[in-house]
Amino acid sequence: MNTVFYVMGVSGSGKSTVGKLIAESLEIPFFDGDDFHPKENIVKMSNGMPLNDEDRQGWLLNLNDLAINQLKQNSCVIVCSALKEKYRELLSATIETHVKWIHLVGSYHQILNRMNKRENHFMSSNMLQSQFDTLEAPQYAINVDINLKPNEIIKHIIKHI
Ligand SMILES: Nc1ncnc2c1ncn2[C@@H]1O[C@H](COP(=O)(O)OP(=O)(O)O)[C@@H](O)[C@H]1O
Ligand SMILES: O=C(O)[C@H](O)[C@@H](O)[C@H](O)[C@H](O)COP(=O)(O)O
Repeated sequence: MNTVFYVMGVSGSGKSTVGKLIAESLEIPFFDGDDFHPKENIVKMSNGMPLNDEDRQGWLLNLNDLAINQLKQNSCVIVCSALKEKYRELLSATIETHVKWIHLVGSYHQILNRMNKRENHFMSSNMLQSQFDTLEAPQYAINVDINLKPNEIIKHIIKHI
């Protein structure tokens, strides 16, 4: 059965890094949700302002469309923060049985440290607290400890999907 693997978590938790490796390992397409934000969202985040529900709505609907279209052909990996339950409902609308959630879990300090080392990224670490404040941990997900090395994370995920 074709599956959409949504790799979720707060900014800087390792979604892009891990998502690409899962896609490589399963030999399926990879999509970075950040590439689908409208320009206004990127400008807003670049100016240090967190997105609200309204800002995220159209973006989440577009990712849901992407997932639906991809599923017609293949499985795929889509990276998206997917912080709230209602966002995950939008992302999985009409394809619920084809969706698997992979949640990258780490502490504020660990992620802050990684974000401060990351260069050339529009998302400043000042917004990390709002990402944690917004996060509603999913009930059904493969939870991954981001303290593991990327190759260990992939092994854990492959074992559990
Ligand atoms: N498991 C890991 N161990 C060590 N560093 C990591 C790990 N996963 C990601 N990183 C690093 O942490 C930073 C944030 O990762 P990134 O994939 O950009 O996160 P996100 O896409 O969630 O914002 C990057 O500099 C990345 O190289
Ligand atoms: O819902 C949100 O608030 C955004 O999606 C936000 O999470 C942002 O797009 C990324 O987190 C920034 O990019 P990184 O996740 O790569 O830091």
